[in-house]
Amino acid sequence: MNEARPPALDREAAAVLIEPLTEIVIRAGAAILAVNRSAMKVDGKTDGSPVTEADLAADRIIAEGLARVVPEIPTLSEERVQTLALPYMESFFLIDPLDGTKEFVAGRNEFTVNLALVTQGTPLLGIISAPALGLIWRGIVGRGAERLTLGNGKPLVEPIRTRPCPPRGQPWTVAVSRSHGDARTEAFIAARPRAVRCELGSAVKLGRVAEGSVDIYPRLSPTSEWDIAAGHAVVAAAGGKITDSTGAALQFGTGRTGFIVPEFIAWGDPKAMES
Ligand SMILES: Nc1ncnc2c1ncn2[C@@H]1O[C@H](COP(=O)(O)O)[C@@H](OP(=O)(O)O)[C@H]1O
Ligand SMILES: [Mg+2]
Repeated sequence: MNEARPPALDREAAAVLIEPLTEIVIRAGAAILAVNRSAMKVDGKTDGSPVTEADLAADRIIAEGLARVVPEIPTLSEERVQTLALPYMESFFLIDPLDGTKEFVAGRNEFTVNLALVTQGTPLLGIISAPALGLIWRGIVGRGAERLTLGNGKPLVEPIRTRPCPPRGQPWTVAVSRSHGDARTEAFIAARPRAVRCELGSAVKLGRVAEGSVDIYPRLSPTSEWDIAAGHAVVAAAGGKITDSTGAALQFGTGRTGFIVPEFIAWGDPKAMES
């Protein structure tokens, strides 16, 4: 018997979806902002990371929204990993409903809603929303990226591009995690003197690479596929590249143990990989 396989969505299909997907992400962000952080309950997950009612509310809105807009495409969310049947070789949505939960719990504003459309193991479309900053970075690989600034009326939409990396020895700006430091990342930064460090929480770091306000974001310690899939698409759409430390491409949804990404480097300027 032939089982119906979910379709592989291409760039044109992604372009049709980007507005309704952005709307879903904006609604998820509003639900997060509606949670009273000083009164909410914070639970621990099995991996030791926190989860709150805001993570779950955002996850619910995204799941319902995707089921309405694109019911034929499978979804994988940080909060629902147990519902999976890997590998997904066609298209699927990869979601982190609240990335930077530690920042959120600590009362800081650097947390994001991340939504990626992955086709054949590579993120094709990405949306990173930072609701407390009123910013959204989004893009489709091969079609460009943009930053939306949300206000009371229509959002301000600006095209974005990564920037050329300064030559070695000149000051360069490196995004680093506010909450998760590690020795390998520090050694990478120390090997290129005159770094200006920019400490940020969540996938805001990948948004800043994509818009060209930082040069690079090395993370030579583990994260998960849902932490970086949306940013992977936005950075690539804006002219950058994400690789492992050998320069090899990353794969998503192919059944890696626990969806762990052992390391990555987000290069604003892919030419900087050669220096
Ligand atoms: N050892 C580890 N393994 C997997 N993911 C990790 C990790 N340490 C941190 N992370 C992930 O990194 C994200 C936070 O990154 P940052 O420090 O840049 O803000 C967290 O996402 P969540 O907040 O969605 O759980 C967390 O899951
Ligand atoms: Mg995360």
